[in-house]
Amino acid sequence: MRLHRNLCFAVIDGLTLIFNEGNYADKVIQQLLKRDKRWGSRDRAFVAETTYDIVRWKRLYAEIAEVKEPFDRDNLWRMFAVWATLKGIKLPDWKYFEGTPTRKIKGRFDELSKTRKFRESIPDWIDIIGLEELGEATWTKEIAMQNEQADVILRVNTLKTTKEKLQNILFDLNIETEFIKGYPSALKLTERANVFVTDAFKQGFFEVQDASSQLVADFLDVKPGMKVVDTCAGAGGKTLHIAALMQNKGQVIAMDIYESKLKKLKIRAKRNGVHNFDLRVIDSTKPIKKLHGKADRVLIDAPCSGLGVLRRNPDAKWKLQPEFIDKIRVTQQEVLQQYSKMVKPGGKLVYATCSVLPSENQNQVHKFLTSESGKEFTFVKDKKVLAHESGFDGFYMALLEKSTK
Ligand SMILES: C[S@@+](CC[C@H](N)C(=O)[O-])C[C@H]1O[C@@H](n2cnc3c(N)ncnc32)[C@H](O)[C@@H]1O
Repeated sequence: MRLHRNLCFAVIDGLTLIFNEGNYADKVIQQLLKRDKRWGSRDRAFVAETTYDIVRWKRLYAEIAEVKEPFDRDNLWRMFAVWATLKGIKLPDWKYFEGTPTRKIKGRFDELSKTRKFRESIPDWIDIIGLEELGEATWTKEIAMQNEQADVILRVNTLKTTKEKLQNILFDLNIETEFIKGYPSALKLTERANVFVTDAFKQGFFEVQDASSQLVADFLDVKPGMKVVDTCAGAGGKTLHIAALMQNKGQVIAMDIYESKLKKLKIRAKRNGVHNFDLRVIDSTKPIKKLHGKADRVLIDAPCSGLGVLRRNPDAKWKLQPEFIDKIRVTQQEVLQQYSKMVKPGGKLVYATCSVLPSENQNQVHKFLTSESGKEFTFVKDKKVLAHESGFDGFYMALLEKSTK
């Protein structure tokens, strides 16, 4: 591979914004990709993937390059040189790479790779929490997988098309996909491609949604005609799936504390041809109380650490703080306690997270079930999805049923 100066500059600019200004990697990359209209798909892929790679391996590369935060541009070029060297890319004779100690880089890499927190490039506290909660063997495999690049998975919108038809449409655009056994609405891209520019996307034939995330709506066991409340709907990834499973019949009430997210949901619902939904901002306890005992199904896709989806959000490793996880565990129990009240007798509740930590998952469900408001519920089943076992995002989902009295 030959390095192109303007693309490498874009990467360094992006890293400055992500590491030093605290900007979100996905937003920064979106902006970077708009920089030069002449860039082809390979150029764009280089900028996006290299930036993500260096974000993902920040701690390891900084250790190897012997640089410390806040990084100046020279530091970032040194980290870039580490990335290129470890990838086996020949460094051009630019001034930024003068005196790069290629052999030393490889030696430091081998040495640091003996220690998990350096090898997997994670803060000490994440390594400690993962070890405590999952145990040595599982954590070692899981965090390694969380550092792999995630596949692009589509969820076919069955309100508008079928998996087979969409596969053919994409094939004609040179986008090859395959079915995934056990995931009825999923298509996996065999090679990364920008699917958002296709007409098929604009017409709402699919959404990009990881395979594990697609399991949640199925778990909720919805039927056409039901009243379903999606309590932490965000921009509606799962709301849209639920609506499709309900064949647009019945009602899905999508709630969130942020109106801005629900506005995005509205746009996506229009594209998806979803009509059976209502949006409610949770700005007091009122919208919840109004629905007490009314819903056939309630989904709590709870806010969480996101420690199951680091493949997609590698900068979360650096943004996340232990205090945030402590806080979010409290919120998780609160939403379980409060939102479960919306389930009607005989109805069902799913609690889900995109975390792999038992303290955010089964422990929360156990705590709820042994509390006063949990007494009316029985545990039906749960699913602990680890990325290294499934090949997809880390997720948790539990199905509970409310007694008929
Ligand atoms: C895991 S995300 C939801 C993702 C979304 N369900 C999807 O499938 O795209 C969790 C959501 O919970 C929302 N949230 C945080 N605290 C909340 C609360 N107390 N009540 C309701 N929603 C909350 C966040 O704004 C965020 O959108």
